[in-house]
Amino acid sequence: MKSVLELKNVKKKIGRKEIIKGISLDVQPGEVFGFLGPNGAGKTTTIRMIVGLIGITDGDIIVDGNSVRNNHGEALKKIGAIVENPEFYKFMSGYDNLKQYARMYQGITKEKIEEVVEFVGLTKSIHQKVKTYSLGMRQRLGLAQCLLHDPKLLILDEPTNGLDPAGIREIRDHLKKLTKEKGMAVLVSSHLLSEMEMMCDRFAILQHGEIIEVQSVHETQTEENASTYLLEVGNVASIQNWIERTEGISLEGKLVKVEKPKQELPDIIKVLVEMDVDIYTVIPQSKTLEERFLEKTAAQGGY
Ligand SMILES: Nc1ncnc2c1ncn2[C@@H]1O[C@H](COP(=O)(O)OP(=O)(O)OP(=O)(O)O)[C@@H](O)[C@H]1O
Repeated sequence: MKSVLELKNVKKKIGRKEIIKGISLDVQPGEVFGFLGPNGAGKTTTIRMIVGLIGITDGDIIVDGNSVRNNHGEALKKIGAIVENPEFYKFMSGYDNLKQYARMYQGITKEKIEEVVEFVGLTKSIHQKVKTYSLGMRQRLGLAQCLLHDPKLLILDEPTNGLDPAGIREIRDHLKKLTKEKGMAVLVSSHLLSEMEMMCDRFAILQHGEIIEVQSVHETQTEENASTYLLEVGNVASIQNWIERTEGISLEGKLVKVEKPKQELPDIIKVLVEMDVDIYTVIPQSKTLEERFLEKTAAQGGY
């Protein structure tokens, strides 16, 4: 499939400091891709390069086949973005704000405006002045605004900042609809792993201007990654000694906890059977994304 967004060894120097040190990645249609990293990791700087707010020092960014370096105008037409807080005319209605914005593009019809307003759930309040809107409503208006020109790529920098759990869920549902139903590609940034896990299909972990790992949220949750198993057995008391003697085996309540790679599990089960222990269930414990993430970043010198 043709990528909607491609970063090819992108670098950014500001003064003498190399802030982005060669980032490469691709985002596919229908995918929510996340940038995860602590403050200062380089998320905003990378996003600002993608949307053309700052120049690219080296490498290139391709949006739907258009180079941001060489064909900036075409590349930008394919992007809808909320990078800084969207600015609105507070004394105008939401609708008039959208109409105003639509003038910057060609061919945005009244119907299109109504369609995006309905999509973000603002139909009832779209004719009220923006100054009466809550933060969540402004966020929705911002989203409506960047969908007006039917972008192939939607970019949201820290979209959940300041939102309550219901607002966060709303954003997540919108992103799902846009990607899975309309085939749009979405790039979101956040410093919260839990949000990445909820919103994204894949995410890149950024640290000190580099990608240290790209993870698929689905993969990290499969049983294949399990290295801890809980065994429900018949008579725990009879194997107490064996549990104490054996490395990687412990008790968790009445369950036997086995912390070993999957390929060693059959041998453990054989030993138990030979000791005449009844095994009722084997429960794989997938490592949570959080655990995998902490392992990864610790290996890289801490998050
Ligand atoms: N104009 C600039 N001049 C000098 N340094 C800059 C400039 N812009 C960004 N930086 C530095 O680049 C690094 C990356 O900043 P960036 O804002 O991209 O991080 P971030 O991951 O988006 O973090 P945050 O969530 O805080 O925005 C930081 O160390 C920052 O101090």
